[in-house]
Amino acid sequence: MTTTAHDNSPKRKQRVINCVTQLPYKIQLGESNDDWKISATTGNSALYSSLEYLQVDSTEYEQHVVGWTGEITRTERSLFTKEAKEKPQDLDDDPLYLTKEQINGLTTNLQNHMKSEKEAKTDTTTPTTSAINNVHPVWLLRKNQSRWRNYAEKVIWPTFHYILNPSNEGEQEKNWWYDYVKFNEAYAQKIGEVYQKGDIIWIHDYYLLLLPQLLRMKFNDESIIIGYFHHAPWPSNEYFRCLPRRKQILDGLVGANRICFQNESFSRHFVSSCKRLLDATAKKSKNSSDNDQYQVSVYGGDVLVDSLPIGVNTTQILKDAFTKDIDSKVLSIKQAYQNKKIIIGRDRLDSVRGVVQKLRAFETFLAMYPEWRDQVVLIQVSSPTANRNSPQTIKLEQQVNELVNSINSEYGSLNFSPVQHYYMRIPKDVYLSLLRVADLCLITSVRDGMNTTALEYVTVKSHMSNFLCYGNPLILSEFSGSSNVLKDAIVVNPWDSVAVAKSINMAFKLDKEEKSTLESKLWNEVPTIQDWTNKFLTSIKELASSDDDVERKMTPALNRPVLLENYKQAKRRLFLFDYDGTLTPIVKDPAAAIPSARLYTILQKLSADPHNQIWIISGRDQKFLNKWLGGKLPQLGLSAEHGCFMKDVSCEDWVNLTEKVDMSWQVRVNEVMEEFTTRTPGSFIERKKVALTWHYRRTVPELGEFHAKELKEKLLTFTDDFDLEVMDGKANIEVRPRFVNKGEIVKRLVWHQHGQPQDMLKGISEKLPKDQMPDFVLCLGDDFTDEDMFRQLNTIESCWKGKYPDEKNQWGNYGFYPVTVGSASKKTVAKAHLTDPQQVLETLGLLVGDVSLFQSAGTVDLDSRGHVKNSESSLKSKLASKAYVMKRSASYTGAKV
Ligand SMILES: O=P(O)(O)OC[C@H]1O[C@H](O[C@H]2O[C@H](CO)[C@@H](O)[C@H](O)[C@H]2O)[C@H](O)[C@@H](O)[C@@H]1O
Ligand SMILES: [Mg+2]
Repeated sequence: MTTTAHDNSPKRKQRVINCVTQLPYKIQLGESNDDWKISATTGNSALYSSLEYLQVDSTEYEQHVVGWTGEITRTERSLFTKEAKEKPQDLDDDPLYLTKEQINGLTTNLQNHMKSEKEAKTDTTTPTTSAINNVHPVWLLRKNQSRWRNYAEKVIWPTFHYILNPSNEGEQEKNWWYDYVKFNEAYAQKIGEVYQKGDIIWIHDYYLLLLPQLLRMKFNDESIIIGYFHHAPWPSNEYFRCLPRRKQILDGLVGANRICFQNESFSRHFVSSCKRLLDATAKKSKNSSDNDQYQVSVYGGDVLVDSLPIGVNTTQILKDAFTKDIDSKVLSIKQAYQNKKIIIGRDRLDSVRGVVQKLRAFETFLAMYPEWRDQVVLIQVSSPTANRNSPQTIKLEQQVNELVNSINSEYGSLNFSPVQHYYMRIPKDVYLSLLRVADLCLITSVRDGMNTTALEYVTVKSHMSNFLCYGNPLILSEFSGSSNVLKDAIVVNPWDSVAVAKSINMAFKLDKEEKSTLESKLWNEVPTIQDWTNKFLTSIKELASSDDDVERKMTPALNRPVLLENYKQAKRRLFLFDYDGTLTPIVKDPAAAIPSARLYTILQKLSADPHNQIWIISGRDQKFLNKWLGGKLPQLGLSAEHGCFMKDVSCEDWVNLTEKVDMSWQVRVNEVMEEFTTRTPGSFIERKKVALTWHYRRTVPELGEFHAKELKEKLLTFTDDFDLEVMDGKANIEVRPRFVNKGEIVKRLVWHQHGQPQDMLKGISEKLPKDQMPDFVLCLGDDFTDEDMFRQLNTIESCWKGKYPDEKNQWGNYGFYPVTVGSASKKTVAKAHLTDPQQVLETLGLLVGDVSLFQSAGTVDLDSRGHVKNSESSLKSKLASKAYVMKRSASYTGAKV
């Protein structure tokens, strides 16, 4: 623990919750589910070394790692049990029913694993501090465990690597998406168990794109700091926008305070996606590393977007690569290829790593430079991907094999094959030996975020090797993220075989001095993992502290599962909907903002339920509301011009609540508005029966805003004479009598016997028994004028607390949901927010059963198998699990069930 100079009491370390797709362990179950094996996984070496650094070496941070367990497999031995022999197990069919005790046991084992690793690495003279209790596995035990990968690997990953799949079957994509949402929900739930105020939450990569927003929904804590790092490439908007769920994905991500990419072009693409798809605006500047950074304003909140290339643990690599054991491995490889130049390549065998391009370039090289034939060997190690059995991978594998055979038969002999292809995962020591022995490393990926092999190669070559391969060159694809970092590598276009072939020839001809110059430049360009980790966390901390003095009140996202449950239980439901910007998106021309077919369907379904009363409370006039809503759905109640007029549910007549008001102000206000209309091209006046609205959405924005301010000031001078209200709307200035407002309508509708006709000219009675009034009120609005509705609901709620203290529902309230439509940071008295009209329709769709809870992310509690807690499927799964456990234990003891 650290202490300050003046204060001897131990200072609390900054806690970091690191959320990764998968814990760095592989879990295998043995003959019984209490017999397990935990081993380290391979892959993701850069990220895992950052976790290790925070775990072992960082004195400043206390790290907690949240991650999925990955697919839990059976050990080979367990597949030969009596049971397994009787009914051979397909791993996909393994139901993985683990009891609570087994899950707890495994969790403790994972904790201990991390602990013993840490103890092994820590200098024993330094006492260890707190108990290590910092691995928090996300359990998603289910048959077909690869289900959790489908959406990320089959939809997101290809798009992010510029691979467009043919549009897939809707039903399948929907199921994959729901699993993806659940995967993110499961993380949000786990973080809920771990999070303490003041923690930094750091989320990694494309499996967790929805998590930032989910966490905002979950924690009603404005100080929560969320950083997201995107390890993969981010494609141009032209590709990104092909994703059917593009908007949900961006909505999910912009819940973070900082979104960081591997390089500037990825962050630029991301910002342009936000601009195009979310109507965001962005201000560009430079960050402390002199990279472009953007302050992206979206839904009224701000997100910092920038880039910081990941690094590798250079110290550890050098330590591991120069051991006696590796010396002897290097020697034997050298002996096997005596007097030959060695090119090495190590890639995952997927379509973007460019193995095919590499082989074609090598073939061209041998064809173009006959003097090198018999003198050069390409050792290519291709590691299988998780999708090894997919048709695309099988096809790629065939293509690679054919190319290897054709090169070897064309340029090889009985005792020498110029391409040595190994389709396998190799252990770390073999990998390091290859890096050391190489005369050249060839990386021809056609797309990647950051190629750590390139960084590791340069690291190994920076050290004086025993075998004179110090500073040997690197050929690097310009499409690899690492080419932005290793600017002094020999950069090539992998699609141009001739150019790559020429570069290979040129690389072999470099003399010692040239190599040494190259090396000294490249070595300085390799980012270290320690630096990357510290820089990311420091800038997140700065972000948190820079906001300290700003008033930051965040409104949580609407908890939709609770809303749904409350809706189902309620008997007297009242819906109070604003129209523009709430049920329909804001558009340039007011006449064009008409209801969508989807909105009609939802309103139709909602109003068909006799327990529901639906009111549209709008600034629009009667004509518009009649034409587009009342005429088609007479069962709706309507209120026009911010409460000036009302039409009861299932009734045709309107009541004018301003009948007795002096309207002479309209002439004066109209005159002033006309003057401003002449001065402001593009502006116009919307003349309603009572209210007058001056619109400036279609003007030059700066001029419109400037004149709107001036107009407002001028109009305010009339307000005392006429008792008017001047309202600042969305690109409009509206004027109406002060005594009517949307809040007054809400008051009348809530203090009313549910389902009975309204007598609109009669006053309000506050003496009604509670069980005659609504027990569920969902009030939605986007604008300043809707705040009157929310305020009124809050007032009624406090009044009911005094009046009916014992008549609260199971959530400890009266079922009131005042919800603003806009960002979490918008100033409002509403209790929750939904981002835009699309989310509004999704939420209403959920209530009428048109939309699944998993259509978009929304803080659902899940059990350890990914079912909604206490749902029918969760209970079924529990029963099946019990029966399975009994059967298994009986089969061990030989008893019959
Ligand atoms: O209370 P609301 O139902 O939200 O109505 C408020 C005003 O909405 C309309 O104007 C706004 O929406 C237009 C269409 O999207 C947009 O072009 C305009 O810039 C916005 O101000 C409507 O024209 C007004 O009469 C309403 O009072
Ligand atoms: Mg509105």
